[in-house]
Amino acid sequence: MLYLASQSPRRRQLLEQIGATFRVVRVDVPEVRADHESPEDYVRRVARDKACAGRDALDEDDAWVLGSDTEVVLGDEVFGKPETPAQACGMLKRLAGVTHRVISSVWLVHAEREESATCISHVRLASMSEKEIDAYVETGESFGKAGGYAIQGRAAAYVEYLSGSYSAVMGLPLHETAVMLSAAGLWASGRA
Ligand SMILES: Cc1cn([C@H]2C[C@H](O)[C@@H](COP(=O)(O)OP(=O)(O)OP(=O)(O)O)O2)c(=O)[nH]c1=O
Repeated sequence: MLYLASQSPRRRQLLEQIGATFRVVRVDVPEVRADHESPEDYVRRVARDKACAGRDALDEDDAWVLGSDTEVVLGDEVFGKPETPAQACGMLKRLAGVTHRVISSVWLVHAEREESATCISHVRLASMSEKEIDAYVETGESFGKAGGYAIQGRAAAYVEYLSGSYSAVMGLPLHETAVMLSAAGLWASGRA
């Protein structure tokens, strides 16, 4: 049985989008970057921590558990989810008009095996005036989203350029996930 270790409704929707059959296991993993941990190592570790926390919570011999983490990265700086409107505005001020990376890692664990994949996408948001940033943050869309924006929402109006994986920016790299699930016999294309 496949489980998704996530509280994110988007990850659920994304996994449903490819027709996977799964249940959700709730995990609460602290997302704190260690000193000297590179952004990529941090994202990979948190994805793995979420999957392992799900496996430990279930304690089922045949459970396969998927965990994922997505962060917005500018240079060496990791932008997680803003907690206040001021934080969201601050992130968007830094991101508007420049290209940043979105690192998204997915981890599949089983009692005896684990697989993983990490996607690095590049996104450039258009320049935004202070008024535009304030209006965007007022929609509430920033909250619960790394970097304070949602590519799948109104922020799409400001996405000038994207290279990489759209689904990974939204929270789960679907191609890489499908390849891993397929290798584990948990997904086949065309299965309803
Ligand atoms: C950049 C970007 C991020 N996001 C979201 C995806 C993730 O849900 C979130 C990053 O936070 P995460 O810590 O990766 O995930 P989460 O806390 O939402 O869920 P869980 O740990 O329980 O699985 O940002 C978007 O929805 N759209 C975007 O354009």
